[in-house]
Amino acid sequence: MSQFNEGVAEQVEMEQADVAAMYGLLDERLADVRAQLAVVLRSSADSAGEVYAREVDAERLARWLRRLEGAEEGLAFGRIDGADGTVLHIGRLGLHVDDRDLPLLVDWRAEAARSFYAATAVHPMGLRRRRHLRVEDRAVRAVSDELLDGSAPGVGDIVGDGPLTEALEAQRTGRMRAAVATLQAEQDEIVRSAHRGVTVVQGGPGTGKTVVALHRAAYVLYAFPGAAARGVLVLGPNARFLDYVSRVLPSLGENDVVLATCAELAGVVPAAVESFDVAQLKGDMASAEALADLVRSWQAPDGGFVVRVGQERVRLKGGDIAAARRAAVASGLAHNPAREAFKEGLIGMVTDAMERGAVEALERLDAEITGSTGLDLDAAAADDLRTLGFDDAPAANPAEVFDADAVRASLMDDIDADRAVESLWPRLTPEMVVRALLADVRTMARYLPSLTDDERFRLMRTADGPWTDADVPLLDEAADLVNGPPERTFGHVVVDEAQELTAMQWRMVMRRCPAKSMTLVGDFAQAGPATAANDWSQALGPHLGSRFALHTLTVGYRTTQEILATTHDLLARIAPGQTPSRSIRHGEPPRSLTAYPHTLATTVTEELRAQTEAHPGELLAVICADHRVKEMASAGVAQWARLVPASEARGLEFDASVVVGPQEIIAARPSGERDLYVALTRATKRLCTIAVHTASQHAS
Ligand SMILES: Nc1ncnc2c1ncn2[C@@H]1O[C@H](COP(=O)(O)OP(=O)(O)OP(=O)(O)O)[C@@H](O)[C@H]1O
Repeated sequence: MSQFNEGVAEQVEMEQADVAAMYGLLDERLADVRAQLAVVLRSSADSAGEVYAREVDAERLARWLRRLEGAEEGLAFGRIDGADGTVLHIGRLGLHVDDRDLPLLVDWRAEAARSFYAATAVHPMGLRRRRHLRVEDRAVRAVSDELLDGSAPGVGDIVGDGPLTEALEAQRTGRMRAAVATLQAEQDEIVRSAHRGVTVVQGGPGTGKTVVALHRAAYVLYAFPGAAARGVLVLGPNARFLDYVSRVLPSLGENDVVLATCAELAGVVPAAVESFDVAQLKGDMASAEALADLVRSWQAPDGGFVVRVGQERVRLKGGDIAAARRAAVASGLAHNPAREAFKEGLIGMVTDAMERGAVEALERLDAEITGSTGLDLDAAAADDLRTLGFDDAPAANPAEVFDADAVRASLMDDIDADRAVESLWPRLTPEMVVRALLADVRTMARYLPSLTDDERFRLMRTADGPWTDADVPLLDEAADLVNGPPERTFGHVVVDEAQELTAMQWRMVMRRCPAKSMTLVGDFAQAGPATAANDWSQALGPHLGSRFALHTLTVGYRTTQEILATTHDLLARIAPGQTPSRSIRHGEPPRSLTAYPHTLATTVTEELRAQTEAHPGELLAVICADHRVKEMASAGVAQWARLVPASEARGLEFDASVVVGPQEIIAARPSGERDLYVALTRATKRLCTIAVHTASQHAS
């Protein structure tokens, strides 16, 4: 064994002793929490209060248990050695033997761990050395050091290939991995920023925006307990993407983050697709105004209010109805709860009117009978009230005779009274509102006056047709107008592929984050067809003004420089002025093949077979225009590769990709060139494009 290898083995062995102690402590903690949980679950609870307290306790312990279990893989991954000789190990969670000692392991999010990510040779932050550990199955497999104080490597310093290179060269699995051990300084600065408001992260494909977003979510949970208590939401563009990122947070020990698409948030299942220009029209802010105006039109338009009480019919004047409407609107409640306020107002007026009537009737009787003889006034008043429909009218004093509370309560439950309210202020459902707007051309003309006739015609839907993705935020808006804000809101919201959101979707997001603490990541050069904004100010301005901090990531970690270089012209067309990111990876130049429609399937499968043979075990993808998916599936592509429609490729990553029909991808959707840019930038190692020649190209 060479001296160098001996040095490595010795260091690995030393680290193994420390790491074994950490796992020993982790096991102790696990056993302890499991035992506590068992005790809580076995304990008896007699009252509802005790049952509740037991549930809260059990939930807290179960959460802690999941967190400990989540830290198992790669528990420790780093170590910092200070110039003063102090040593700290950095890992997925903090472990202390006892509070007086130095921690055995420091949580990567703790302030003490900051220099692990931020120190450089120029700014060593008091460090002599940064060490990375590769720990698998509880065993230390490798160590790798960076010396930060300018000193030459000495005994015990293992300077080798960086762990970042190792992480980037690892084969892809189809699921994103945490990058907690190798977060780069520009990424880490955003992840642990103290800024609690809205942080926007932009950058080209593969610059680590998703990495930053997910690690930021984990940091928020650790560092901002208020936001953590209210929950963290990660919003992604589709189920495929959410599946791709689903393992990252659990592997950071965070299991309580909600991952959702807009449709899931709104509880709607879209069952139809529609053209993108329609989706864009629906996504415009004008839809919000139209829905609000439409709902207002259902709030006491002209009409009378008459209710029968006993033998009597009580009619309210227009002025009274308007006053009840004003009060209900001023309550600031959503339509349905405000309807209750409106109804209470009307019924209060009816009751008052009846009370006044009763008093006047009694006074009139009193006056008529004054001076005459032999008549019992009390009995007369009681008779009078009886004719008004009140059977038990025992006393002569009208205030006592007329039980206003009872009358009010019985009117609130009265079906006829409710029907009369319904004609002025009907109960609504979100679906009714959206249908009413989009299924009738006259309603649209009235509430969407800024659209052309042609645009309104394209927006028309049948009253009972299935919902589409673009309907989701309209339904959510209507739910807010009709029933009030969503029950579930979050302390922090992370939005990935945020360039995809329409104005109406942004409103959905804002509604779910009252504190406006958010991390939004995206790239407008990759925007899909429903996006109307060109930059963050346009997208966020209507919702947040300029209250967001913008960061730009510049280094690409996915796509090789060779692949990126072939997209420069395309990028200049789709995002003029955007500086291309610079990749730290290098590889083979991309290859281009051509095929005719009838040879395409064979060309693709031959290419996949050749790649699989040359690079066994790698994750391959075939990305094609959506209309080619069926044909590719029939050709048996799934045997070798993931088959991905270009419309769903955003955010995904593969070792190699075969992009079929670049021109078809461009032609398929209004965002075609941006879709192609996305498709071309998914591979970490190799890209092959297969152009499909049309018959006319063939002839020429
Ligand atoms: N610091 C890092 N350490 C290890 N891997 C990293 C790091 N930063 C980024 N990566 C890797 O680079 C790849 C691209 O990262 P990510 O998906 O976050 O980029 P992105 O900017 O969101 O890309 P896109 O715009 O295409 O969605 C991923 O494999 C990710 O794990």
